[in-house]
Amino acid sequence: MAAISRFLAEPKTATIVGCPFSGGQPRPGVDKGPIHLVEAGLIDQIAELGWKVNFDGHHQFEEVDAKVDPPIGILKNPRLVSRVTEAVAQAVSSHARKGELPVTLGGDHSLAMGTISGTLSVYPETCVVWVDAHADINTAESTGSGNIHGMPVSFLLGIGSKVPEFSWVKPLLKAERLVYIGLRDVDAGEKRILRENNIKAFSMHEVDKYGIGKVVEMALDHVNPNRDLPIHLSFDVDALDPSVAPSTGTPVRGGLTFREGHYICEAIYETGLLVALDLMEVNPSLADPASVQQTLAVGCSLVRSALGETLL
Ligand SMILES: NC(=[NH2+])NCCC[C@H](N)C(=O)O
Ligand SMILES: [Mn+2]
Ligand SMILES: [Mn+2]
Repeated sequence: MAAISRFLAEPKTATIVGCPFSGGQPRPGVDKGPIHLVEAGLIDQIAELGWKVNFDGHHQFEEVDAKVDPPIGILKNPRLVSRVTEAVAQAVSSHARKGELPVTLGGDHSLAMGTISGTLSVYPETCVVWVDAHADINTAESTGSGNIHGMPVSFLLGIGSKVPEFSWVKPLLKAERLVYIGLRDVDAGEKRILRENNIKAFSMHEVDKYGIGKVVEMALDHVNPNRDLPIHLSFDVDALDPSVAPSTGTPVRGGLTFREGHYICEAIYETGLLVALDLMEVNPSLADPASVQQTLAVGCSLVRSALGETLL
């Protein structure tokens, strides 16, 4: 089923937004994700699938001096994360507005505050499929780590106490337009937030129980019952099992298989509704060289599947 997203302009154009950013978490190296994915051949591979490919980046984000960016509460690098994600929102928004498909390469998952804000500014009815081992929905009150990559979803939903630094994030995402797949490392406070806000989540337990085909169908039935709303797919590579994608900062065993991860991407492409894609948390500095190559190859193939590559 060859489906070009019905929201995109012809000729179908993908714009790679390279975001070499690691300020939402403590491990260096995740900022090298975009350049390594590009050097692994991603741009040519997308072009092979019949897309016109633009390249926006690698964004060189203005450094914020650590001395002028002290923690707010326990939130680390708040001004830096805010400034960078706001710039990403503008980049994604400008590409989406032209009918292009922004493919944002991270970098850590705090970037999704920017990418999803950008998508929502163009397509207010967008639903978000968040594929991750983690819920990334901590608030300023609930976070134990202070790492903002564990918090972007709460900012997008507008829950938790307001952090003035992030006042540019308009809480435009409604809880019923968000669905998770792959969760298996969710903090106690996050579980409460998911419950209190009635947020639909398919953990690995449901993937085991129903199989990935049924899970994706149920996930889309929830956020996109008539299959007519734009879809933003935010894929954290740590959703995959660490045996499949080892080079990432917060690996959690018991994850998606290679095929389960690709199936999600293929099924979302088939809807013809994809308007934005994130691939986050690839950290080429973690693990041995062979594992890094493997993770990069998997990252590229996930993007290809979301952009229309099929097995037959
Ligand atoms: N994008 C990620 N890999 N997030 C991991 C978050 C882990 C933990 N829940 C935290 O808030 O710190
Ligand atoms: Mn994660
Ligand atoms: Mn994440």
